[in-house]
Amino acid sequence: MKEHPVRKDRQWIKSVLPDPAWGMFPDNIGGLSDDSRSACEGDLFFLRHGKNGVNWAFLEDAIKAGVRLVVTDSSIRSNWLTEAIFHSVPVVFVDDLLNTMGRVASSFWGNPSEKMKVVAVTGTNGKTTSSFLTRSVMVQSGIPTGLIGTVVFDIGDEVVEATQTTPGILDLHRLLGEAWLKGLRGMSMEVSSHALDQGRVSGLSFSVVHFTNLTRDHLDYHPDMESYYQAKKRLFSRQNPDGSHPICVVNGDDSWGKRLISELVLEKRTPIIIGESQDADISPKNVSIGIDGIRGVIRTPKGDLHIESPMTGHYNLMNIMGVIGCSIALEIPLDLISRGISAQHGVPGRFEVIRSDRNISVIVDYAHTDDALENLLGAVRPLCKGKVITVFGCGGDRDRGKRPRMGEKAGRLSDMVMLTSDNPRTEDPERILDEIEPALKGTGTPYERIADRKRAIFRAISIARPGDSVVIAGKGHENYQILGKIKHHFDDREVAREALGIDL
Ligand SMILES: CC(=O)N[C@H]1[C@@H](OP(=O)(O)OP(=O)(O)OC[C@H]2O[C@@H](n3ccc(=O)[nH]c3=O)[C@H](O)[C@@H]2O)O[C@H](CO)[C@@H](O)[C@@H]1O[C@H](C)C(=O)N[C@@H](C)C(=O)N[C@H](CCC(=O)O)C(=O)O
Ligand SMILES: Nc1ncnc2c1ncn2[C@@H]1O[C@H](COP(=O)(O)OP(=O)(O)OP(=O)(O)O)[C@@H](O)[C@H]1O
Repeated sequence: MKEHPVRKDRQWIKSVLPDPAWGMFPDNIGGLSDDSRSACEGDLFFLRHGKNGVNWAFLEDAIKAGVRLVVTDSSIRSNWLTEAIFHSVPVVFVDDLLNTMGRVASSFWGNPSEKMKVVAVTGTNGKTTSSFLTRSVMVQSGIPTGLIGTVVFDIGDEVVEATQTTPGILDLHRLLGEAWLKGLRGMSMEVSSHALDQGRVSGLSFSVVHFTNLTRDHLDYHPDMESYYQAKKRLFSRQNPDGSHPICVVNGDDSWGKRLISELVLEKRTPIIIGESQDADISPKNVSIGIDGIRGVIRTPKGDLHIESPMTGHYNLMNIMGVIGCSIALEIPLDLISRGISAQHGVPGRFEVIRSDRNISVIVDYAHTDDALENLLGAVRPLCKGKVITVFGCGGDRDRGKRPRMGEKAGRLSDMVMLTSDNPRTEDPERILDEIEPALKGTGTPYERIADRKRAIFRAISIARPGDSVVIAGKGHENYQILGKIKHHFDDREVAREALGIDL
């Protein structure tokens, strides 16, 4: 049985759940699970609907694994109950399973998010960057803070590669619970639209929520931009379990951000607005963006704030201003905010420069939306003395609508393009390139089409001349490429070093 530091006896179970429809509460619960593959003896098992309904075999497997209590949705009543009775496992029915899961999981771990400062960021781009920066500021201000997002789940002495941007509801509560037990008092986390749509943050309490921007992405999952926006909006309209609302920080320069602000104001909420305009609560006063980073003065409601960051590009200025908003919401003094921003030297796979003695800049970046690609190439152009050579592709089994858009942006903003594969997944790599190519061709920019990503990177670096920049976009920190259903080891940074002749 899984060890749990907090005793979860019958009294506790009775306090969080209605009586079982059949059987009696067990004496104690060892852990929580909602997946038969990881269910353990002594667990409380949540039986959930999947996209194909309820799979009774999962329940059977969970019972075989020794789960002690089953909690499920009232709508799931069927002859499987006989199965549970046969195996003598008590069953509890609830009307809102996700809400119950959130409450039970939070309570199981001692309601960590209610005791910690939890800052959540959402938006199409900038979540990872903002979450790293926010953590840095929180740490500088003396709050030991963890990180949950696309790159890593970092809870003190335990840093694991992220499996998802926002983990499943039970993992999320567990990570917070373990973080609290390890002495962390803050968490900086990314919340994806998938997570919001699927209620993965149910039961969590947030101190501050931050909206970066919304541009086209994930329309393989959300039917349209309106649904995508509504999913994101949930983070701002939801209440914490105690009925309070988190403080909202919103990018007022983004058109969807503007809409969010007006809807929040109608709900009598007062978001902290960031943006270029002096009407924003947080705006640049005198800022320069150069090859060596961003420095200058930001206007804030608490006075002028000096910033000096090694990160570059206008979009990172927007990320920094959002993080300043979150930090002010947490009442962190300006000098510590400034220190935290300077201390964050970069984020893995985000504008990561591969240095060599070849006098060409190789930049690896996670940009995989047309907006991110446009911002990235816009940031590289003024820093580059020579030509901009862009290597990029688009993921398979994902939003196909962004393919021509990325092709057009790459062509229009580069001097040369290597059209290649991203993560083709189960799609034919050549068919993906077919869907990108016409828009790229339409820009008139020279390009080569090389589906093999390693060959494409080698080719781009081989044609680069001193002063040129090679931008390798799309995979950033990822150390794999998904071909079919298999993940193969692949790291743009390693391949670039190999092509540059740098010892690995
Ligand atoms: C499309 C999608 O988001 N699917 C999520 C969804 O899956 P689903 O509805 O199909 O559920 P299911 O797999 O049928 O399972 C239903 C229930 O049966 C359980 N189960 C399932 C299999 C089994 O053998 N035994 C078993 O008990 C499952 O644990 C679950 O409780 O619910 C599952 C349980 O929470 C998630 O793991 C799963 O995320 C998948 C794996 C995923 O990674 N989705 C991606 C698209 C995603 O969420 N991405 C965003 C980031 C996007 C970005 O910004 O790039 C993220 O936050 O990572
Ligand atoms: N505020 C921003 N606006 C537009 N583009 C941005 C912004 N911040 C970062 N980017 C670009 O988007 C890429 C991804 O950035 P980041 O990882 O911070 O975003 P993300 O929201 O976490 O992305 P994902 O959801 O795909 O993990 C960066 O590599 C950069 O090219």
